[in-house]
Amino acid sequence: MPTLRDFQNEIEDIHDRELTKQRTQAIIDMNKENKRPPRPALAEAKPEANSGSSEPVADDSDWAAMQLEIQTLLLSGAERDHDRARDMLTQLLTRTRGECILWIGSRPPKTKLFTGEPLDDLSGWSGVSRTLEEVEKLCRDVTACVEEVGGKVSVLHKSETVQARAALLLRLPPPNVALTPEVRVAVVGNVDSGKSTTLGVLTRGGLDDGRGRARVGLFRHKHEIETGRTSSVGMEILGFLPDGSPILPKTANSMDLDTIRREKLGWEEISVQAAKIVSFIDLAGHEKYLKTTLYGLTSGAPACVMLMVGANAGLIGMSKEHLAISLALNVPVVVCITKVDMTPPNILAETIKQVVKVLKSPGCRKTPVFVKSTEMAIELSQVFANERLCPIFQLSNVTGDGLDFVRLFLNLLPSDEHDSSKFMNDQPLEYSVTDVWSVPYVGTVVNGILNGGTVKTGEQVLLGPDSNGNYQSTVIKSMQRKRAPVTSAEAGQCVSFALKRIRRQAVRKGMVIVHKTETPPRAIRRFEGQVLILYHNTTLQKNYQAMLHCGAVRQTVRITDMDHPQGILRTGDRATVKFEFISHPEFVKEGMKLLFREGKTKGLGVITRLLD
Ligand SMILES: Nc1nc2c(ncn2[C@@H]2O[C@H](COP(=O)(O)OP(=O)(O)OP(=O)(O)O)[C@@H](O)[C@H]2O)c(=O)[nH]1
Repeated sequence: MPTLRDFQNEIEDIHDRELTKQRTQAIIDMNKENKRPPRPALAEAKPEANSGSSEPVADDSDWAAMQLEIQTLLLSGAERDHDRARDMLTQLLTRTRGECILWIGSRPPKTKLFTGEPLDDLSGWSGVSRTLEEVEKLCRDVTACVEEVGGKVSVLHKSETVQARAALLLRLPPPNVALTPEVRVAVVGNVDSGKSTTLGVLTRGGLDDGRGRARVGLFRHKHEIETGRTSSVGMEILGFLPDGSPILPKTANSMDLDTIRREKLGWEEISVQAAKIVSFIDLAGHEKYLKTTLYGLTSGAPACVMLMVGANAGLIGMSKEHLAISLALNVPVVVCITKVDMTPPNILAETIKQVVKVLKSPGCRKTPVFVKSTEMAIELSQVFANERLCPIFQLSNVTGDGLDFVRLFLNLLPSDEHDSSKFMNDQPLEYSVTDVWSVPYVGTVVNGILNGGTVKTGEQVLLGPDSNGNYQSTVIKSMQRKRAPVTSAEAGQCVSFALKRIRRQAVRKGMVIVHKTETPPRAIRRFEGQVLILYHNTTLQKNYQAMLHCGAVRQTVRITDMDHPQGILRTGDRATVKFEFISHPEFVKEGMKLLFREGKTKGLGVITRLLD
């Protein structure tokens, strides 16, 4: 029987095929109009970073060689070589959009590092072995070179044991807020697993008292403060400076509740200083709010999911459901075991055993890696998503144990905004609305994600489809990114728009904004999808209704037909199914991933054909 993994691979194939088809079409259209596809953002944004170097930018295979050459040049000590090394470092930074990790000396094999094997024998080490003096000289010289071009260097890790080696974080401050890299992290887990508390501690500094002090100020509703239970999708941001340090309020260590509430750092303040922003989507743990949590997971396009597990409670209740959904959506998962301070060692050991067992089970097929050193946190942050590794952090929000590794890991997580398999810069504008408000003196404001294309303030756009499948014309009056004003945005970014002459009631989550064209996009009521039933306790037939999540679209659908011989679907069955939106047509496309749910029933799939 084909596994979930095989089905996910199939979905990815369909998704990639559709993307390639759409991209080819966009290039053909651009050629027809004699337009060139847009250049990558950094090349436009940082001309100064590229100046002084006439070398073409190296491709991935040259990466390690380039790092080694920089070191050789710097060790030679000649002034000409220093200039050349600086130019190469600038190239490295340009290629990596202003942020990269430079390894000095030889590196232990990842397999040994991740399995915690002793590193004392040198078999399997890569790179060139250096003396401690050489490592120190290189750290100084690289810092000098990067500072000459306006960047900052921070020493992430330095070790003299076995082999002298160091890892440096090289970062250029972004030229403006519109280009600050952002990493979206969805935080899930059971009620009371410590989601809001961990976010409070990470973003506000200071520690928790074990009675909910750190989560003060994170709640959005009165009933949340009273019950201590998150019910909505909360957003928090953590900014990192070019030197790698987190941006925290001055009162980070205050013990006074009122001061913590009052002295919260504004998002705008964080975004203008930050060289990197990690935005957390704080999702509710209670079963009652699963629909909201699912919406946050599908519409927020997170780069990874942080699954919180209370060490005292283990993987219970909704946490298993959250893990299953994250895996089904193919989002990389990081596990944080909280409350290690208050958990007796035998219970902690049981929780660890259970987490490892679940992660290794055939349904997950992940390799758990316990993060126990800075070197592991650095290496994992770069590779965990592609290698089916699941980093596990053990932390306490009360004593602060393990939090440094989490911060370091988050600081280094690569942004997926420029991942062309997810977002398409070379495509026409496609922005999906995930939130809508009415702001006094501003009007209707929407928040959402640019799935494709670029957009500027003042541009004429279409918003829709409405309940009749029509699109209405509007203008983007102003734009904000993490509450800081910007004038343009590109694919992969999460931004908010103030819309001209649009009533709040006319906007629905899941609508899209596209550039004005003669023929507006189609509004779809019926479509066909390939699905896999992940769970159903009996059988699923024609006319079955469930809540469908597809990007920012969330609506009840009805199954109108299926190609299964018996006309019924059971757990583990795969079929081509025809769906119909119950209340109004939506903007959906071939290749989009879908998830439907009703009670415990869950199905996963991909849209293969639009039927209207
Ligand atoms: N001792 C100890 N207590 C903690 C730790 N982390 C969180 N807590 C406490 O656990 C309780 C629940 O934490 P929350 O952050 O509200 O849990 P949650 O997962 O956000 O819960 P929901 O919002 O309902 O989904 C609070 O009283 C915290 O003070 C920890 O590391 N150690």
